[in-house]
Amino acid sequence: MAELKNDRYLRALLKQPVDVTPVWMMRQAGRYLPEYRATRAEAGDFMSLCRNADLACEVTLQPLRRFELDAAILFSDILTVPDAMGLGLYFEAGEGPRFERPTDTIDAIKKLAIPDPEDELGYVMNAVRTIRRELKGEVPLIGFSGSPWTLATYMVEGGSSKAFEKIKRMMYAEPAALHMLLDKLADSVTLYLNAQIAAGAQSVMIFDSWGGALSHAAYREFSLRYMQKIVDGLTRHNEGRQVPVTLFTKGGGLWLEAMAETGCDALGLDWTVDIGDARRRVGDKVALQGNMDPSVLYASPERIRDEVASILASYGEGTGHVFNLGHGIHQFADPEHAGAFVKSIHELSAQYHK
Ligand SMILES: Cc1c2[nH]c(c1CCC(=O)O)Cc1[nH]c(c(CCC(=O)O)c1C)Cc1[nH]c(c(CCC(=O)O)c1C)Cc1[nH]c(c(C)c1CCC(=O)O)C2
Repeated sequence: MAELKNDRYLRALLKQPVDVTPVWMMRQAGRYLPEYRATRAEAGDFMSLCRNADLACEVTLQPLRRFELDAAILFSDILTVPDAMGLGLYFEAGEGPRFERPTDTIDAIKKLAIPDPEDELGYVMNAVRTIRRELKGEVPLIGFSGSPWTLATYMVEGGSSKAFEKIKRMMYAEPAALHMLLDKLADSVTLYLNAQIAAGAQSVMIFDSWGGALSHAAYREFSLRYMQKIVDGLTRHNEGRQVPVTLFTKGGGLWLEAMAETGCDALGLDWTVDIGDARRRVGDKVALQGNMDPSVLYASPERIRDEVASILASYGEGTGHVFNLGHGIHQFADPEHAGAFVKSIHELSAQYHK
């Protein structure tokens, strides 16, 4: 495997010195890029794009050709795991993801099998291997999964949800059923991420996009506990390097200390927290990733640069910061503005790494 040419993303996650602050963007491959829309049209639909290793590789590399990003992220989706468990994922135009067979009863949950990642999810592993080969060691490849709680919200609700009525009813009326589901998901995700690592993912991130919908106590019982189980089961070294693990709970700003206790390497932050405060709270335990509001990309390049400057200043001197957006880049973001964002981070951060 080619020697890694730019490893500042991995180094920052492990709190090793870097020359400038590394940056990548959540959902950096996606609809805001015209070349993504063209490749997706070629593939037919979103899942066909995910299942085709060459096209998934192509869209993974597209943002790297435009911007000086310090990491690539596997092009796939968190919902591939429930799909492999037999739920039948499909995308309804304009409505987001849906499942043909939601798992909203204990009987349905009991029947769920844990997918073999090299079999039912073999297309993801093929994409990882293809992307690693084509990256030629330029930057590291990030693998990812959804958190058990976040995957369970889609599985029980049957798709995207705002109020989480069904899963919250299950959580309080039938907690044993939900725990059985979350436990199966934690095992499935552990196998899935370890297979991504074996296939070549050089760091992994767990997206807990809906953890912020939980109460203070329920977050620990229904989300964090299962992310802990995954962290405990992950392969942490491969190819002679450490494989850093990042946990991202959107809306999880109140729980950073508890998240840092899991033994992960880094926490993703949304834009509701001040990154300097977050740094003081977690101390030396973990690195931080984030946290500009993606909507700032609607502003002028000058305004974007000011926002980047203030986040860098808030984090302050030294390593342990991976710059990112606090959530995915918007579909209508201007690629030129994304370019200005990435450029300003490398230009403005050198002063913090002397
Ligand atoms: C909750 C969640 C999902 N998927 C994901 C999350 C966690 C992150 C988050 O909180 O946003 C994660 C994800 N989804 C996708 C990636 C690819 C890698 C990257 O970041 O570039 C990643 C990391 C591609 C995608 N996944 C999806 C798209 C859009 C598909 C398309 O129409 O081309 C992409 C590029 C589809 C998807 N997948 C999901 C939704 C809600 C949707 C519809 C979104 C929309 O319509 O805007 C579930």
